[in-house]
Amino acid sequence: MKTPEHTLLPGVAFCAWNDSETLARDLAGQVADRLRQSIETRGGALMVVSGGQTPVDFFRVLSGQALPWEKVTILPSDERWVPADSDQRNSRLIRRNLLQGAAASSRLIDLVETDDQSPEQSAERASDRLYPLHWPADVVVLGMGEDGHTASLFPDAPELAFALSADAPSVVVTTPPSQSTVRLTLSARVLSGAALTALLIRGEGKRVALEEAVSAPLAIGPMPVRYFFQQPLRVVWSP
Ligand SMILES: O=C1O[C@H](COP(=O)(O)O)[C@@H](O)[C@H](O)[C@H]1O
Repeated sequence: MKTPEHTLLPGVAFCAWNDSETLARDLAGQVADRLRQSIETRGGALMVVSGGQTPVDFFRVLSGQALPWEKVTILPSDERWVPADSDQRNSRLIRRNLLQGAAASSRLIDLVETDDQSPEQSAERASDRLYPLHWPADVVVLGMGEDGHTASLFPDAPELAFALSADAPSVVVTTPPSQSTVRLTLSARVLSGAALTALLIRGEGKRVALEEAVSAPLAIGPMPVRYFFQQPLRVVWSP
């Protein structure tokens, strides 16, 4: 560990690691413990994980954890509206890095299905698939961009206020002008309240962005990640 864990804001803990591998081992251990507890108490576990490049080491370590993976349901926090075989698909990254070995027996629910005709149809159908799941999720592992977006809750998305509202469906289409593709995102409502919520970030740029986010935690719009500072959150960082 590089720094002892300390509190950034009430309920928001921060821990910096020397390297991504050590961070991944620690976080994977905590996540696996939480999933195990849920499986023991209610027979299954629900985990939401971010896409992007940051969680790859974490996914590989987590996939090696001894768990009854067939009882674990996994959801991407968000998705890009791109063809199923595109490298930009978060679900593809999760399949390739997390659903490996024993973890291949877990169930991954895609936000986009091949016969969906539009992002809006994907969001509606995915919301229906998510409805019968056991909410809140047991574990949510979020990522963050240097602009303060998390999942596909982008500062410039016209749909941001709706996606953050209590009335939002489980899955919302977002169209941030800053991005090259239309996005689908779990709404803040369904990303909230997990027994363990972690924010996994790497690199100096994201550390600076985190400092900025923490400096004005109530102004959510300019940095949507701030929404998750209102609940217990464990922020983990490595270079
Ligand atoms: O667009 C996205 O960005 C964030 C961060 O991605 P990273 O590649 O910088 O780790 C990610 O958490 C989100 O799921 C993804 O769709």
